[in-house]
Amino acid sequence: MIYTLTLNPALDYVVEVADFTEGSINRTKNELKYPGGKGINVSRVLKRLGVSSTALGFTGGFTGDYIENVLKQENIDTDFVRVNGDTRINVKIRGGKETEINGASPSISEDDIRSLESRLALLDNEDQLVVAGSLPSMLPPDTYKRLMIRLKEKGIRVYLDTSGEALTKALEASPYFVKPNHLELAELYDVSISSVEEAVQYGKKLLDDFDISHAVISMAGEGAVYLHGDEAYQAKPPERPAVNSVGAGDSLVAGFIAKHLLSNNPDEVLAFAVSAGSATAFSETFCTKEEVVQINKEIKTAVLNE
Ligand SMILES: Nc1ncnc2c1ncn2[C@@H]1O[C@H](COP(=O)(O)OP(=O)(O)O)[C@@H](O)[C@H]1O
Ligand SMILES: O=P(O)(O)OC[C@H]1O[C@](O)(COP(=O)(O)O)[C@@H](O)[C@@H]1O
Repeated sequence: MIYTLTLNPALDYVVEVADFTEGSINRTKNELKYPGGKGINVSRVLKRLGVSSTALGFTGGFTGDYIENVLKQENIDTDFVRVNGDTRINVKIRGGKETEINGASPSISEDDIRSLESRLALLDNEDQLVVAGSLPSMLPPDTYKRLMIRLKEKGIRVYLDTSGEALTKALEASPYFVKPNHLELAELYDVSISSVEEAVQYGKKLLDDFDISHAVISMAGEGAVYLHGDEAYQAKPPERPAVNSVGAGDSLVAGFIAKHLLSNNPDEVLAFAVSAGSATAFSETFCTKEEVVQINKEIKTAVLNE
């Protein structure tokens, strides 16, 4: 079974404003609300791609109820730990440029953590876990690392997608797969990454430094590169105006997992992952399977090995 872990979920509230003006009253042209948080997004896109998963993490209050209800309607299993406060609301403003205001997590108690640990203790070596998104600010930055070490001891594959200090620490637990975007990878090594060659160079370093099997470095409209052992692959999506970048990275992770379950062909796996990311970037909300399959036909791939 695949599990996703979202310690800091959100109700994503996307507002479209014709001409967003700071410091004045703006009226919305269009509004969308949906469950958010990276692991939850991965569960939702996996479902669209025909793969079942169970969503784990912390939810609370009316916003937590909303998330659980939508997942239930979509036939996604959940086993969240209920916390006292309200799950945060993340505001995404589409008005010319995209602006995001991500909220803070409700308080997480020691008991909440223990409840989460006992749910994770039920996983066995047949299971795979996607650990994704930010950590609630009151939790120590090595929280993912601590959880991952125990999971790894049981032979559970961990797919990791987080950023900042949580990423730096979690890498020390050697996940099976990691997906930083090129900016997160650059931050990790305190360098600047603007080309595919640089992404490959630091992506390979990431595999070596942290003993990781698979890494995908996503590069927004440029697609992504995939590093596995000594091999490097690139996939580039068709050029089209992006409508929505929220959840594109999560869709890429879901696409990678869905194809990796079925295929050992790295070229094919990366192409499908990038198709899922780009299908979301090209649509109002999340990609559908039909859109992913269609874009997959237009993806350009290359093997970058010497
Ligand atoms: N402007 C875009 N055009 C086409 N595809 C995009 C665009 N932005 C994102 N994507 C797709 O989504 C994937 C993840 O996007 P990226 O911005 O790199 O990740 P994240 O959302 O994690 O920051 C990319 O690899 C690509 O497939
Ligand atoms: O946990 P964080 O880093 O605050 O991110 C949460 C936000 O990221 C998202 O999961 C989208 O992530 P991506 O755009 O990276 O795919 C939103 O749904 C959510 O609001």
